[in-house]
Amino acid sequence: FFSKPRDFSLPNSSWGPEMMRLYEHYNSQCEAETEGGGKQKGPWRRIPSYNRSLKRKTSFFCVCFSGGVYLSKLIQSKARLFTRSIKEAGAAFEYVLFDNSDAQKCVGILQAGHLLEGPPGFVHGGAIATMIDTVTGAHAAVLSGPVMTANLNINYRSPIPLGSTVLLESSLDKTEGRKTFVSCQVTSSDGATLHTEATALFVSISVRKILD
Ligand SMILES: CCCCCCCCCCCCCC(=O)SCCNC(=O)CCNC(=O)[C@H](O)C(C)(C)COP(=O)(O)OP(=O)(O)OC[C@H]1O[C@@H](n2cnc3c(N)ncnc32)[C@H](O)[C@@H]1OP(=O)(O)O
Repeated sequence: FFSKPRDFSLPNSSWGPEMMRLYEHYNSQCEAETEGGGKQKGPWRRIPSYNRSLKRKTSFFCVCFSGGVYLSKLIQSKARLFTRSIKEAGAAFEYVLFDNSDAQKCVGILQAGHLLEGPPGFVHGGAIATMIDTVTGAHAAVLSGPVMTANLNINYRSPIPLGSTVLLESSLDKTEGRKTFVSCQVTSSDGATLHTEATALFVSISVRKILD
């Protein structure tokens, strides 16, 4: 009945050498060695990623919606996280997010698959926007709890070749009451090419209000 959900942020056979190199770079900083040779938390934390959020939040929703009608409707729905809904490994969004709470930064490593084509040979602007929303949204959620994207401003500077691996770096600009402002840069994996720049505003929300 209860199979373990798949964590999509772990490497799979479609990940190329650049994706693996960047993954290892951040993943190796999720644990640090103590002076005594033991292990302790490092500066970065990998954020796990599942294709269904409600299934994993059953107990929370049970508490919120004790009536049960809404709960069963949601559980039986076929809802899937958009970026994790294409089954073929490597075909669309292959990505992993890491968060650094001290530096108030979050990075996403994306390998853009063949189904994300926009202009011939390059990644679709909407797919890039999706990934910016995903990285900055996860960052804002880590910083501020449940949030919705209120504003997303994007400047596309140079196209992203299909199949390439890029780095998305999100930084906190400021928080003001319910508002969390972040900026994001998308660069080539060696940092030499700036592909995209964005700013985003996330507004804290009550989850109950949204589902009602
Ligand atoms: C560990 C965590 C892991 C997480 C993994 C997750 C991965 C996946 C991540 C995927 C992530 C995907 C995420 C997605 O895709 S979220 C989906 C896309 N977003 C939406 O559909 C949101 C639609 N909009 C709304 O629902 C409401 O408008 C919201 C909730 C945003 C605010 O309505 P609400 O009634 O609650 O608040 P308010 O209107 O009193 O406004 C409050 C304040 O905000 C200011 N304001 C509002 N709008 C704007 C604006 N456009 N520009 C500038 N400012 C704006 C406003 O002036 C006010 O400021 P102040 O007067 O107080 O100073």
